[in-house]
Amino acid sequence: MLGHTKKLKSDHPARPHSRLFGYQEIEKMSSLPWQQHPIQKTTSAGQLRSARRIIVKIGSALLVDPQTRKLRGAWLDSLIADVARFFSRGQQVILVTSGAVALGSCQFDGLDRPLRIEEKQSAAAIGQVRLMLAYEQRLKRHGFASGQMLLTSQDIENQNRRHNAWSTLQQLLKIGAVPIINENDTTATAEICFGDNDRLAARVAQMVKADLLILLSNLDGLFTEDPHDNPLARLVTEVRCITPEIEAMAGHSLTRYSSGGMVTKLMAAKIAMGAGCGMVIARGTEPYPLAAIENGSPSTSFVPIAKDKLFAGTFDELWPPE
Ligand SMILES: Nc1ncnc2c1ncn2[C@@H]1O[C@H](COP(=O)(O)OP(=O)(O)O)[C@@H](O)[C@H]1O
Ligand SMILES: N[C@@H](CCC(=O)OP(=O)(O)O)C(=O)O
Repeated sequence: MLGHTKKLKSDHPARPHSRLFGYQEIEKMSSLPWQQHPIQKTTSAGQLRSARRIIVKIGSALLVDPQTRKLRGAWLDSLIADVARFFSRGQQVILVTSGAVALGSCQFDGLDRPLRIEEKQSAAAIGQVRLMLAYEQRLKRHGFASGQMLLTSQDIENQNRRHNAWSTLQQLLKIGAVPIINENDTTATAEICFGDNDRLAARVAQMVKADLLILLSNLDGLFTEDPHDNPLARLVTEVRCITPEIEAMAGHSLTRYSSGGMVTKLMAAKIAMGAGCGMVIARGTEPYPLAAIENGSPSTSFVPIAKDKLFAGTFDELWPPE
């Protein structure tokens, strides 16, 4: 998030430090009260295979090598090959990508201090061009055009702007162009920005009534605590409800250009699940990250609220217009 001060791990009030949760305990705390046991386990692979419309969010750490700050081109080749394969079998994919600030920040090399807000904004402006060029070149090889959409939270909250964004998205998909979304970092100030693309991606998923939101990150999914702090932390494979116990597992990001960590990923899960959209957090560091999910690599699967139990009466009920 631009201009956002990250919370340090020690700031987190309810973080378990030594306690580890077994599968059954996690199952109990993450289940909805009305569900009957035994529950059929939801897998990320199953969610991915059955989804018709998928949002894939790509974090900065995956796209940009933290040492060289260059784009990880070969990795992006493989991601786009996965995306093209999904389209060819009738699944629609919308990309939400971070990486603009990370790619543009080398323009400020030599500064021995963190970038100021206006410097980050110009880094984003420079980096966004590089980011889109990288996607455009690769999608073209598979016969796809790409359409850039830079959105702010206001574009999603305001009904007219949301309508325009939705129409653009629909039209792009109709003509075979892959929508590529990022937050408009040059205009989104601290007060009005999402600041993290996890929530932006969830709001987009809600807006387009996506079936699945995939957050590709640098770890296998949600662990009982941040594995960087405790290597014994265990992966939570399925979440049916974001309970306080689940929330207490999440910590913030430790990497330089990423924002939010697991905290904003759980916020995204709440938005997505509440909108009837499943969510998966999976490691995206290896080549062909979407194929890996399909092939059953470790991940966390978030089970959406059944469509017939969705809360009615908000604007979301009306969106997208049929
Ligand atoms: N309970 C947890 N399980 C897994 N990761 C966690 C947890 N709590 C905090 N994290 C941190 O979240 C990071 C992933 O989020 P982030 O750095 O924002 O990546 P991205 O760029 O993919 O959004 C992990 O590298 C990890 O340090
Ligand atoms: N909009 C910013 C990304 C902010 C963000 O959410 O980053 P990340 O935590 O890596 O997904 C950019 O393009 O650099």
